[in-house]
Amino acid sequence: MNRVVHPIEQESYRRLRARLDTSHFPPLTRAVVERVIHSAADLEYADDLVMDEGELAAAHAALHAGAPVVVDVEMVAAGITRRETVCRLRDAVAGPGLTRSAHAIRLAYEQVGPGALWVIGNAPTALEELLTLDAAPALVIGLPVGFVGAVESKAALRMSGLPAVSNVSEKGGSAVASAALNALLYHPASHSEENA
Ligand SMILES: C/C1=C2N=C(/C=C3N=C(/C(C)=C4\N[C@@](C)([C@@H]5N=C1[C@](C)(CCC(=O)O)[C@H]5CC(=O)O)[C@@](C)(CC(=O)O)[C@@H]4CCC(=O)O)[C@@](C)(CC(=O)O)[C@@H]\3CCC(=O)O)C(C)(C)[C@@H]/2CCC(=O)O
Repeated sequence: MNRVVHPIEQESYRRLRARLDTSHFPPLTRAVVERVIHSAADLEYADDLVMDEGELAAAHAALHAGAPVVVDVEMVAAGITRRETVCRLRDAVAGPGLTRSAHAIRLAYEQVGPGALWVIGNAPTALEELLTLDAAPALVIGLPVGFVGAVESKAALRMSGLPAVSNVSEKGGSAVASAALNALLYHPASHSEENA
């Protein structure tokens, strides 16, 4: 995607790279790590994020071939400005042992089926629900935040063997999850080293 980069964003990347050497990361990993750090102004993500370059390459191809993008909450959707997303939270209802976020994931899977990219930035229960489905995702960006369930749900994602971007700590959130997806959206299909 050809994108005009705002001067403030250019300056943000310049300062980020002055404080942190990211040149050892492979191209798509570097793009994701840098955009997450850029969105959160938090350099600790460099040692916290977990992903695999081969999985990112396959997901990048699927994304640019038009695979659907599903998000857990509207806040994540709001951060993804250059691609339509599916969010079923407004149609979802909480029930006994079921959050609205988890129900929204079930509804989204009924809508899109297998092969989608899933972006979970808020609700640990949404990520847990996704792991119970046979969703065959192109990628799960699992970066829910919080003290209750976030760490555990992200560990379960890593254990699942699904292609994933996650992190080890309690950190995360809608903005960083959107940023991780945006990194793949903005990165050129040719996998050039230029990513800011
Ligand atoms: C337990 C929940 C947590 N929410 C967090 C942080 C934020 N949530 C915001 C907002 C506006 C929303 N959160 C809901 C997803 C709501 N949050 C929950 C649930 C109660 C359960 C989710 C779970 O445990 O997996 C969840 C309600 C549900 O039934 O699913 C939201 C749907 C609530 C609502 O408005 O009905 C709503 C999402 C709106 C949308 O974007 O579509 C916050 C902005 C704070 C706020 O509530 O005002 C904030 C945003 C953080 C972010 O970056 O995304 C936590 C901290 C993640 C917390 C999970 C665990 C914990 O440690 O407490």
